[in-house]
Amino acid sequence: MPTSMPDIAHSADALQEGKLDWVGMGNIELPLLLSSKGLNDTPVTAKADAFVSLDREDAKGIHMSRLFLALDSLSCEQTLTPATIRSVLDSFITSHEGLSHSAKVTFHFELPLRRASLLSGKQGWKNYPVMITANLANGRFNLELAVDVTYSSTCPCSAALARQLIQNAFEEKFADQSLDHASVHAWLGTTEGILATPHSQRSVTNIKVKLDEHCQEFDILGLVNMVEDELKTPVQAAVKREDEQEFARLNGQNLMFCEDAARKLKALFEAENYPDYYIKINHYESLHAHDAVAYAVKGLKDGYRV
Ligand SMILES: Nc1nc2c(ncn2[C@@H]2O[C@H](COP(=O)(O)OP(=O)(O)OP(=O)(O)O)[C@@H](O)[C@H]2O)c(=O)[nH]1
Repeated sequence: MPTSMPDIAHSADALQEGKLDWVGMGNIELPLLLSSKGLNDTPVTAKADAFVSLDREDAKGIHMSRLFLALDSLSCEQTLTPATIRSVLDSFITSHEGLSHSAKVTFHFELPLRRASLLSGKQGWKNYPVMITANLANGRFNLELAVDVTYSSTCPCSAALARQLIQNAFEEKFADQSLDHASVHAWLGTTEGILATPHSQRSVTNIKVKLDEHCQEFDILGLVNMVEDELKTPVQAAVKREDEQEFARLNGQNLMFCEDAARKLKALFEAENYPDYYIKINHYESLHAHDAVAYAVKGLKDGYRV
């Protein structure tokens, strides 16, 4: 007569009694089919973190396989949408009847998006790090979308200092001469003329937006487009020389301290009326060995903190 297997999580007493905020698994490998506005359903390779609260003080443990198998069904049978995430969290809680009142899940993945070049009409892929976090507690569903957008920032102070050097060089070159249009024009096209350029650097904004709890559809493309249109100088995918020249113009016409970038996005997100938002600006300075950093949040009492 086969004996039944011991079920420690079910039968054993807790070594030490007490509630736990979250118990579960981290870094679960999970292929998903993402559904997001403006995109074909996109296969992504995600890492998932899955948790329930342990509210019964004398319970030995949760049932991890139940969380794992609920995520496996999401991966194999459904697309990733706000509704399917909510139903996964529902199943986390119902599969832990009497043990858990709350559940949360996080999906981290890279989303490949087709990006158009500035002028040449070419296209190329760019990957965007995305994190979707959801939790369900006492019937309240919270959903958050986080994305990183990489761009170029050119320093306004450095640009002013470079312009001064160019003016000084002009004085030196053409002092006490009648100005000949052609020779000035030629001089401006030389490194002797434009003898200084401002420093610019690759920069990343980490963005988190709280989505409405009745949100039906992710719009990751819309969020990325809105941020890149506002910053004007996202790093490029396909670049021909005409694109590179336009990129140089955009950098020259959109000089940005980290404060400027943060204020631009704060104003944008205020206008978009997100329930809450978090912005971190990282300028990985080419002038310094350290970064220039700025933060902005909506400032709600129970909202994002910096
Ligand atoms: N709760 C908990 N389980 C763990 C941990 N480490 C490993 N496990 C194992 O997770 C496995 C899955 O637990 P359960 O989901 O309860 O597995 P099960 O009893 O076969 O499934 P059910 O019949 O649905 O309860 C068990 O074999 C546990 O030993 C841990 O730190 N905490």
